[in-house]
Amino acid sequence: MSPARILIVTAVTAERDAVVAGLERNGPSTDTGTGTDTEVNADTELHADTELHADTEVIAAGAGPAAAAAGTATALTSAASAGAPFTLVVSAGIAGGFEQPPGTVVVASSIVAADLGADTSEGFASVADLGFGRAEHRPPPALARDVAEAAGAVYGPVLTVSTVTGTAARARELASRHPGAVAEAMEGFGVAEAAALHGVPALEMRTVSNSVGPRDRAAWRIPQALAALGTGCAAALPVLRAWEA
Ligand SMILES: O=C(O)c1cccc(C(=O)CC[C@H]2O[C@@H](n3cnc4c(=O)[nH]cnc43)[C@H](O)[C@@H]2O)c1
Repeated sequence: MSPARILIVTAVTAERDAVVAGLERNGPSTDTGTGTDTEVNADTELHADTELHADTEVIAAGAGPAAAAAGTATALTSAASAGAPFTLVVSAGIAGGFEQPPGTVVVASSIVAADLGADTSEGFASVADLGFGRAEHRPPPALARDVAEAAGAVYGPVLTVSTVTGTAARARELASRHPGAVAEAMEGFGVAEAAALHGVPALEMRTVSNSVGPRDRAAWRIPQALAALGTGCAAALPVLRAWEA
């Protein structure tokens, strides 16, 4: 059995560096007994002259679903063209939490485009409601659950938004439209769309830096969330590497 080749997509370099630091810190424990040591390849630029011998690559593709989709698609195409395609993609980073305190790790049971659609007099209609697209991707459930368990994560829907929620009213609206949602971030759906185009499964792992609700940037606990992100990704890596479609 050959280990999965994993592409981890973050938005910003601070997230990418936190993931790489976590994976490197926990490197020895990531050996799954296949005789292959984990090598982590941190790409500094999407088109960097990347050596694709490593089984795990971590990129910072930019903030928002469009940058995430473009960066993910580019990385997947480059790897496939080089004869070493990725077999799993993970959207990773910090997030706003619905009821989850800072530092909580969350793993998506579904990756939901929460503001892609149309406003109507009857309320929001998603692209799926409108009949011209999909509004949700579902990661392989057994894998996502195993990853959540390994990382001690809360498991539930993670929303992708293009605008960070900044009021209590908007937070209530999203929560009522997506019961059980555990977090919102800005890239997961874009990463999953690109992965789906390549026929590669996608997961999303987030760590909570702030609450979804009234904007209070001073209350964001970014160092705590970044530390949890490294630890969570390191705990997940053996499960990811052992996965076979
Ligand atoms: O200022 C910093 O040092 C810093 C370090 C790491 C990350 C950041 C970001 O601003 C990341 C933006 C990224 O975070 C996600 N995010 C976090 N909280 C929320 C939220 O409440 N709603 C939506 N997205 C959130 C998102 O994926 C952004 O791309 C800054």
